[in-house]
Amino acid sequence: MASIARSLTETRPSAVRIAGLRRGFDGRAVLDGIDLEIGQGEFVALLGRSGSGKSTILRAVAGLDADVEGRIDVPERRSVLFQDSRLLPWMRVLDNVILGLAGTGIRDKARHALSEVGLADKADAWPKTLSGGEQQRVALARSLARDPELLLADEPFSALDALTRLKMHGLLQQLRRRHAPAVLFVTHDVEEALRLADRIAITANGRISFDHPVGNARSSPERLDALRREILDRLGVPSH
Ligand SMILES: Nc1ncnc2c1ncn2[C@@H]1O[C@H](COP(=O)(O)OP(=O)(O)OP(=O)(O)O)[C@@H](O)[C@H]1O
Repeated sequence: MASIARSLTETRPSAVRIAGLRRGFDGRAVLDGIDLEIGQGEFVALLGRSGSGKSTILRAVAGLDADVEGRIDVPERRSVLFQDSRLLPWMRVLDNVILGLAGTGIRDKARHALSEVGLADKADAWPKTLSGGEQQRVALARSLARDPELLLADEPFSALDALTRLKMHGLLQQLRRRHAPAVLFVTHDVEEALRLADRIAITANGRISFDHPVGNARSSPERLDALRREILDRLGVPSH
């Protein structure tokens, strides 16, 4: 199975190459040799039991953890989306999106990004006047305004209600078609991973224990169900 996943990434140039990634805390190895490649424009969902090191991988790839060993090749233009929007409450929505942008025309870029997430009319609003879903849409706009080659997301929709989450999935897929960043998306939600990802990887015992493409499975309910069962089984969740 790993070879199928590998051949898929080989068809496009890599955006991310992680090799032999190691990280320990208090003498305990949390990451014990993570190898993972993500092709340009490819969406990889990272699943795994709680505490298996998903966020640690994401933080390392984002460049937020200096104490990792191993090799990480990533593009310079990358954005990170967290579970909470991390908007600055003392800045209006537009200024939050502008934050971190550089160069000319940043106001226009930020306004455009807000219109892409359907929030052009909220540019002058304060973050606290927005719903949770709207705040996450602003965070998405802020991420995409930088036109990242890599989008890193750590359970970005898990705090939203089911309907809003579904809407966010639609929006993300739409924006993905337009911006085509590579995506590394940490989630607990198997259905979310099956819906959004090109590939699903699972972390266990400090390694990637499973790495499988989703694309073909989505065209057949039986194959999708088989993949769902295999993933749930690997996560230790009874599937029926
Ligand atoms: N700064 C830290 N100091 C000490 N231990 C840490 C630190 N960060 C993470 N860990 C430990 O590393 C392990 C992996 O944590 P991580 O947050 O990467 O897991 P996760 O798979 O993202 O979990 P979850 O699904 O619950 O969010 C956990 O046992 C955690 O306690």
